[in-house]
Amino acid sequence: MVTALIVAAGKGKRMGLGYNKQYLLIDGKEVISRTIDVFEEAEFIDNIVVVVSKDEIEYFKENIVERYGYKKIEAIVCGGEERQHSVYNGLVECKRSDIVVIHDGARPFVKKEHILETINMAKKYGASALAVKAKDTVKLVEGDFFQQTLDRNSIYFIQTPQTFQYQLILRAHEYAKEKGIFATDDTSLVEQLGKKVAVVEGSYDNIKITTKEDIYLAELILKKMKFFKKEVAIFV
Ligand SMILES: Nc1ccn([C@@H]2O[C@H](COP(=O)(O)OP(=O)(O)OP(=O)(O)O)[C@@H](O)[C@H]2O)c(=O)n1
Ligand SMILES: C[C@](O)(CO)[C@H](O)COP(=O)(O)O
Repeated sequence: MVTALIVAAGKGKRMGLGYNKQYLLIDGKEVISRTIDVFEEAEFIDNIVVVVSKDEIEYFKENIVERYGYKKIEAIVCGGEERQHSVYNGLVECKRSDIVVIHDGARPFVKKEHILETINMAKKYGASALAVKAKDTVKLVEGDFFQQTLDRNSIYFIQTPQTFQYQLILRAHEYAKEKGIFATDDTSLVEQLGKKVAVVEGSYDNIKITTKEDIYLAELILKKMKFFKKEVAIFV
């Protein structure tokens, strides 16, 4: 069984809207709905678990799940203080899953074919994640000065989904909990167990909507996606 675990229980502080950026409308539809749509429509995703803030559960049920009629959402789970806690709370609801696809609710433009590639690589290697190559030169900074230039060819920006065999990612989170390890993504926890994570080349369109600048970028990406969809429809 393949479960999509979508985390949407953050506060969106950097976006500064005064409400959770998951409910921001991009061309008239909420960010979180656009994200769920991709997994709802993916035939290789069996069910969906969504993690939302405790005080948003009723709103989410009424205005997202019931309004859009999602059929695959099997559980709505309370988030935690940090993203890591939210993921763990969601994992506890995925006990029947063989593969868990952990994805940020704030990344609505993930491509279906890329999700499937992470699933195939996780089946083979235990863990995989989407990432894109650095396009600029990357440097380490200390204080007010650049300290070291890194080899750009070995620098990737990791995204989500981050996809795992269920027992591996559960073990990684439990180990982190036991040792007090904190990480901003899930592959870091698996690496703490000495496991390697397979790289799956993603798309630069798979942005995480984080600050206000990303709203304009999101509108452009959506426009581009609609254009190419229409173009394909004309030729089909
Ligand atoms: N305690 C948290 C923190 C984050 N997330 C989710 O993890 C994803 C990536 O996190 P981020 O972009 O940092 O979202 P926020 O934490 O909401 O943003 P900020 O740090 O600006 O408050 C988002 O979909 C967010 O909702 C979560 O489920 N639980
Ligand atoms: C998981 C993630 O999206 C991978 O790039 C990123 O680490 C989330 O970080 P955030 O600070 O929770 O946005």
